[in-house]
Amino acid sequence: MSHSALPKPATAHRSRDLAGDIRIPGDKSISHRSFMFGGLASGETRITGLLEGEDVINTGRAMQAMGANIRKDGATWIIQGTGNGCLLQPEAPLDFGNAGTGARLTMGLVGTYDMETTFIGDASLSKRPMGRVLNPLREMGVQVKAAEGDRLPLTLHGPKVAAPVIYRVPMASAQVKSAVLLAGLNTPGITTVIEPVMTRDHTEKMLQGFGADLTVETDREGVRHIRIVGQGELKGQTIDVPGDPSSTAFPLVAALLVPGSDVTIRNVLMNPTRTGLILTLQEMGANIDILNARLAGGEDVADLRVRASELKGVSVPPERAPSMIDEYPVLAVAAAFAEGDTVMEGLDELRVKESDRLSAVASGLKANGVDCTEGEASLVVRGKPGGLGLGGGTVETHLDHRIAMSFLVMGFVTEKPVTIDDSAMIATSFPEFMDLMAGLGARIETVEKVA
Ligand SMILES: O=C(O)C1=C[C@@H](OP(=O)(O)O)[C@@H](O)[C@H](O)C1
Ligand SMILES: C=C(OP(=O)(O)O)C(=O)O
Repeated sequence: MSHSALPKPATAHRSRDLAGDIRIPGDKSISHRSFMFGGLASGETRITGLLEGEDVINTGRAMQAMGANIRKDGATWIIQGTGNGCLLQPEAPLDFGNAGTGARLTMGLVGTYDMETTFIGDASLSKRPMGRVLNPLREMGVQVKAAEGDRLPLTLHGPKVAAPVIYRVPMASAQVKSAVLLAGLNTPGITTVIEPVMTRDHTEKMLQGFGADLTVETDREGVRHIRIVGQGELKGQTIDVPGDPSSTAFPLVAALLVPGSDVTIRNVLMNPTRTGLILTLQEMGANIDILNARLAGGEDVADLRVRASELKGVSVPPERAPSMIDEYPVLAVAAAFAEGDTVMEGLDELRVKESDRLSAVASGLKANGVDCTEGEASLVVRGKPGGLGLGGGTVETHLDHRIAMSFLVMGFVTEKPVTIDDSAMIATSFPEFMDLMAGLGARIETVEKVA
């Protein structure tokens, strides 16, 4: 679904004593993959805890358009998949709305099929680079008809028989890694992805769970070699999606910053490829207790008790970026209230997200009186504990849900309120955000614009 609704501005006000015990909706990365792999596997897949955000729902619609049967019974999503290699040509363009993950992974999934598939998305997705996925697909024999600069809208047509490749991922991107592995599912022989910098490993783990012949070997330099044998059978699975650590970041940072807060967040995915923010906040002095750490469905999961804390600035090592890539906007907000400077480096990938997040964050901070410096791939934030004098600005969100939520969190702490120009995109990843934050005691108001 591409977003055509009118913008919905929102204003966050200084709040006190956030308190409560909450459960975060399902992880977005795992939810996309649950719909994709369930839709492709033979037999039945049952999913609980799925994130019902717009991004994931669009992936479900795409899988339906290619032959998967998807329905919901109570809280359980039930999928009858097509069987590996048996996706059908969709009758209409597949609309991925705002979702890079949905679009790029599906390009891998269907690109090698001898059929035409057209991909479209909203204004944000249509600006994002797709060449990073199209280039390896071209090597496998896929024909691409794309708008200027390998952007959406684009159409893929696979060869009669795709050629396996050995592909070294040139940037730290789980989406690129995943697209090539998924293309390998419909390719005879062994497709190899070489991953010099480890990124989230949900595709590898989940494909193994669905029965794919996939192996991972880490060489002496720490480089991962992921091999998948194509054209094997995938079998339907039962999946319980854990809570999203990227969504958790918003109530977590809010609880750290709003004086007197004490919030418990349940069932959070603690896969080490996703926990860079928690580590960084702990280094800044955050009071986060990791409780009831356990394994659920092959993933590390825990409950987090978060109490208001006085933070100090730190240097975040660039090699940590992949494990907290979507959390930099809200980390920058935390840094705005820390004692001293916080230095963030290795942020090149932030420029190609739903917005240019590096510039959107720096502009939003400056609009609210925070002293910061934006480099080509870095950000330095000079914090002001207590937030006195800060706020009062309006932030341009550029169709980016994480910019929207990050600056609402900021407004719970600043002396003057913070307004965002549009809160509509929050529904792509965290539809419950407003109600959940209000339930903790945060003060937000939204304004519906009338046409
Ligand atoms: O594979 C995934 O599910 C994702 C990978 C990351 O993107 P990149 O692969 O572009 O880093 C991340 O930013 C995105 O939110 C989800
Ligand atoms: C980058 C993100 O998602 P995507 O790439 O799927 O649009 C995100 O959710 O922050």
